[in-house]
Amino acid sequence: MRASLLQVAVNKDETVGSRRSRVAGMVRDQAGADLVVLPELWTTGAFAYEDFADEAEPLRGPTHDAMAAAARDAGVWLHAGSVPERDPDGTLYNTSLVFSPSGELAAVYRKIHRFGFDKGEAVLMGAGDTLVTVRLPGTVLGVATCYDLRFPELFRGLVDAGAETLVIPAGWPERRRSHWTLLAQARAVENQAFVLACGTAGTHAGVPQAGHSIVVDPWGEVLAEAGPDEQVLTVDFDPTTVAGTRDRFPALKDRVLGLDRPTTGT
Ligand SMILES: NC(=O)CCC(=O)C(=O)O
Repeated sequence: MRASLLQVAVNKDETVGSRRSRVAGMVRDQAGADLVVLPELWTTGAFAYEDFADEAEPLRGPTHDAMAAAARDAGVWLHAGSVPERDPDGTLYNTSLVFSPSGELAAVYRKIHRFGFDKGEAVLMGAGDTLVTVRLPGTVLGVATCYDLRFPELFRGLVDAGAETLVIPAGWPERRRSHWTLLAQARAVENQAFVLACGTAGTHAGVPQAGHSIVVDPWGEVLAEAGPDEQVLTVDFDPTTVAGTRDRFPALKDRVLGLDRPTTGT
């Protein structure tokens, strides 16, 4: 399986409309890949909180339409990263869209763990509450978004639902790049799954982005890693090695579920 991660630069000097057209062209250039992955909130920038409300779109808004057409033209599965979505009830969500090679919307994932603690995304957006997997020919994707990477229980849920390839669009900042790499490898090793983690480049809202999109195999080995700038990271991987790894080193079968709370010492 060939995957291309498009590590898009998100800078303030480019309008959302221009970036949308440019990224659609980048997706079209990936004809021949099986799967193309975009980052989190690449229209606005994940930290451009002040733009979320103005740039929010309905689910089937301009980014949906542009990415559906690009996926169809390229004939690829497209994880189009996420957009600020405005639900008909007015609530904003950080919503990922996955398209089939015919341009059909195959899956929608609203980010469950919102970043910012008591500000930013955490207060401006609603939280999703549903795990999402997507069956592709040859593998099952489990999808998560950026800050979700810090919550291993979410990924265990995806594995329990059949996920073999974990796809994580992000807008991860440079100052926590070491966490990004470490957590991507940890999620791959503990879940014996491929991890495809696609970040942004550039600087928006004064936050330099880490770039360094990364693909990790089920043994935790880094198959490919981008640099800091805009880049297309293309990797060939064999999803059947997930089953082989899980058979040869069956740690997932040794899980002990439903542990009691710890007792306190006397
Ligand atoms: N957009 C995000 O979710 C940022 C996450 C982040 O910066 C971190 O977990 O650190």
